[in-house]
Amino acid sequence: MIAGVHTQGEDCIELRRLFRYFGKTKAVHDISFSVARGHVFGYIGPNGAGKTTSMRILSTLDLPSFGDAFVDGFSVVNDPELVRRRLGFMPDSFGTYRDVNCEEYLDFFARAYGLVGRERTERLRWVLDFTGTVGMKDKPIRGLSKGMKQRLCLGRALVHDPKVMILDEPAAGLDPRARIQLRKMIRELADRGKTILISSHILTELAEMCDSVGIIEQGQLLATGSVDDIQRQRNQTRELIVRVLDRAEDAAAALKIHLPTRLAVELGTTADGSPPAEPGKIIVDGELIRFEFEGDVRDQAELVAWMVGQGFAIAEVQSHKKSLEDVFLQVTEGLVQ
Ligand SMILES: Nc1ncnc2c1ncn2[C@@H]1O[C@H](COP(=O)(O)OP(=O)(O)OP(=O)(O)O)[C@@H](O)[C@H]1O
Repeated sequence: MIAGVHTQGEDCIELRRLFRYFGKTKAVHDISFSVARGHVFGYIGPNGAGKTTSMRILSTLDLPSFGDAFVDGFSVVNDPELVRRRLGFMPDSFGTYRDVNCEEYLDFFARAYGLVGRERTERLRWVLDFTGTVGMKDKPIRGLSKGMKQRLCLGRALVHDPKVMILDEPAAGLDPRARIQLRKMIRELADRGKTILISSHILTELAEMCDSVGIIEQGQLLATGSVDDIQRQRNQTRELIVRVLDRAEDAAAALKIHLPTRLAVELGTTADGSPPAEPGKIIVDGELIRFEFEGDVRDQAELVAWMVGQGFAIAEVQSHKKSLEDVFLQVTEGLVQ
């Protein structure tokens, strides 16, 4: 066993009762969570929530006031050197390397990590290829677009083939195409076994690429788990939209009696373009019946079978889960900044 290794389990990132105070500011206040090997964890919070502070501690650029964090089992407090070798950090700002070209930039970091000879050449070639920057390698950094700079910055974090990657707002300022490309690269890195912690304000972006998320506000972790877990923890419902070929009002009235605990208590009717169903309402909109439903997929199947048994001709059923954005708004609601 290697001296200093704290955990041998499947968790590759662990924050354990982490605190960081700046004077009276509680930037990070008693945060604990872990990220399993090969998973992507989304760290979500508004401005000033404490994301960058936690990421800087994980990356050994700052120390906690109390508590500890572990990367691949090594403590950021006791074994920062060992942590650095296993970790690639992509900061939220690029830094001042305007006059070097892309290849020189990556080469500088490869040398800083002690890569030599053929290993360095091959690694640089792989990074340029993976990040799609081969065609840019001779270009000075000052001439690069924001998207290309972000790719290069990701390349820099990858140059020593780290097990863990910490990406601070990598999608900020990117156009939609560049965001999609970045998302693909991050998923591919996770599929290759890298453990990734990524922060963002772009919540819907994270929903698609993350295995789990943590929602942080005012230095405190308010919720953690998969988006589905958090929805369940918050006892959230889904919206069901049922299209019936006729007698929509009758179907809604029957539903109201059949499922009193699972859905609405009040019947409402809206015109076209109406907002989503509010909790506690069944909305009839032409052929569509919309309502919030607390059951799981089996309950949903039973409900559809029951409606068919009642003689209603169901043409279509859609189930809409709450988006990560909805979850975020619900979880952070009520905390004064
Ligand atoms: N070096 C510092 N000195 C004093 N206060 C700091 C320092 N670094 C961060 N803070 C404060 O700690 C709190 C958390 O900041 P942090 O940068 O971690 O938030 P964040 O979630 O990354 O925000 P953003 O999304 O805006 O980057 C803020 O109130 C910030 O002003």
